Order: sequence, then structure tokens, then C-alpha cells
Amino acid sequence: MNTLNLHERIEQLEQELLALEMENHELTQKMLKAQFEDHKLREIQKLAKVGTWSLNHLSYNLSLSSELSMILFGEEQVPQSLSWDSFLQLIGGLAEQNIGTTIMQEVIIGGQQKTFEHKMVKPDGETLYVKHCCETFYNSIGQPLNSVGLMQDITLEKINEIRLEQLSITDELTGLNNRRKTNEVLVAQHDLVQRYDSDCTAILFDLDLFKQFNDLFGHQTGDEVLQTVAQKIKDNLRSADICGRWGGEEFLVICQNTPVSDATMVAEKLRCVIAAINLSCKMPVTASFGVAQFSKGEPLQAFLKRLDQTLYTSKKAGRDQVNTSLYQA
Ligand SMILES: Nc1nc2c(ncn2[C@@H]2O[C@H](COP(=O)(O)OP(=O)(O)OP(=O)(O)O)[C@@H](O)[C@H]2O)c(=O)[nH]1
Repeated sequence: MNTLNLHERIEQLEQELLALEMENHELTQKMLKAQFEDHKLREIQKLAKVGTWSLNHLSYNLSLSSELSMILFGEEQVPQSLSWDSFLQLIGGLAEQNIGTTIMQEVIIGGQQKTFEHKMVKPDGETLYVKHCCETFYNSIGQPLNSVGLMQDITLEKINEIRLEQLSITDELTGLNNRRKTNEVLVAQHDLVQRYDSDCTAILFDLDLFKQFNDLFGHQTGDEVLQTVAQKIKDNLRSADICGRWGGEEFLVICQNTPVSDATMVAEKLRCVIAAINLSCKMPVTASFGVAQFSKGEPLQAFLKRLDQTLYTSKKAGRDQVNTSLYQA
């Protein structure tokens, strides 16, 4: 090779090197961009508390994204490998007939995309609420290839929602059900009786001469009397009985699956419990009761009127007593 050719060859190689360097630079830029995008995606997933899983239908191999592992296991407890069955077990948690497991199995078999919310119990015993979306993908001859799922941890939002829901149905002063919730239960029980002719009885009671507590000791003492009475009622009712604050110093107890004879005994017990309360203001507290059983064919408004009149009978007859009304069609 003469000097001229050698010179040309060097120039050619230099140009090729430059082109390679440019290509390399471009590739590095692309890689950095991809890494940045990947990092961004992970950060977004972390922020949104979202993770993914995928199940290969041929190997039955399950893989979880690191974000999902974090959501399910936290930093320290990520297992080396997780089988599909253990994953389902985890999703199903301790709850029987867990909707999460059921729907996931449906998607695995049926393939349709589904989005649903469910509750699960983490290995550390903590309750987790998740929004879950999963789908199965098929090859051209309809064989399932893989199923993928996206899970979002919505525990905080759910807990706030539950708290708000609880607040909206609770009487602030006494912690009992408020009138709205009590009325809801009343309507539902009335409907059940109309449909099944079941036994359900309501007890309405009103504290006697309650105005005196406010007048003699102040509103604050009046409030404390209402709270003490509410607590006593809670302590002395079955968990199936529903109790609510119906008005100022008026309470309503709904005893499901209870005929009027049994509910009258409940009312008598509550009357005694209230009369035995020892208030710090030393004034006795009593209540007057009306008891009535729902009847098939009786409209709710008519029933409430009958119940109210029965309570009024107790007031008129001297207070601190229980009166029962029997339905006459
Ligand atoms: N402290 C307090 N008082 C309340 C509350 N709601 C209603 N009241 C009071 O309860 C009193 C009810 O008075 P009345 O309707 O005259 O009845 P009563 O004094 O209990 O007399 P009888 O029902 O006839 O035995 C009123 O003074 C109301 O202001 C409350 O949340 N806190």
C-alpha cells in the first residue's frame, strides 16, 4: 500500500470511527432515556401504589413487579418465589369466599378483562384494600398465553371512605346510629315483614322530664345524661338489636326476629337499667316506653303513629313504664 492509499485508508477509518462514536452516543442517549423513563415509571407506580403480576400459562410461572412485592410483603418479607396457588391464597386471605380470588380465577379461565375492588389480609396480618384489574391474552388459535394483573393499594382511601360512611350514620353525641340510619333500618325491616311476615318489634322510649336536667344543671349535664343512657342501652342489648337516637331525648330500638312479648321484656329490662343509673347530679333518670310489633299489611307511617301513641300512653299514665300495642287490622 503506497503512502497515498494509506492516508486515504486512515481517513476512511477515522470517518468510520466517528460514525461509530456518534452511533454509540445516540445509543447511550437512548439507553439513558429508557432508564430515566423506567425510573419515572417506577416512581409513578410507587406514588400511585400500583404493582403488576403476570402468569405464564405454559410454565405456570408467576412474576410480581417489585412494586407489587412491596405492596404485598413490605421491604423485608418478599419470598424468593411465589406459586400461583400461594398467590391466590394470599389474595383470598382469611376471608371466606373472597371476591378477589373468585374473580381472578374467572379471568384465568374465561379471559375477559375485569376490574374489581377487594380486601385481603397481608402475611403480617394487616388489612389491605386493593383495586385490581386483570386480563388473559391468547395466541391465534385461542390458547391462553399469559394473564396479567394490575393492583393498586387503595387502603388509605378505603379507610377514609369507611370513616366518612361511619360518620354519616352516627349520632355525634351518643355514638348510636343517627336518625337517618335508624330510619333506613326501620324501612328495611318493615319491607322484610311485608315480604316474609317475620317477627320484628320496635321499642320507642323517651327520657322523662328531661328538660329539668338542662334547666337545673345546664345543657352540658343534659348531654352527659344522654351519653350515659346511650352507653347503658348499648351494654344491655344483643348485637343483633339496632339502636338509634330518634330525636333529642328519644331512642328507638329495633329487635329483629323478636315477637312483641320478648321485646316487651327487653323494654322492661332497659327501663330498669335506666332507672338504676346513678348520676353525679344525683337526680334520678327514668324513661317511658312504647313497644309495637310490625304487622304485615300495616303501612310504616301507621305503624310509627301506633308506636308513638303507645309511648304517649306510658307518659300519660305516670312515666317510667312500658306499654305495648297490639295491632288491630
Ligand atoms: N342537653 C341536651 N338536651 C336536649 C338535646 N336534645 C333535646 N334536648 C332537650 O330535651 C328536652 C325535652 O323536653 P320535653 O320535650 O319538654 O320533654 P321532657 O322534659 O323530657 O318531658 P316528658 O317527655 O313529658 O317526660 C328539651 O328541653 C330539649 O331542649 C340534646 O342533645 N342535649
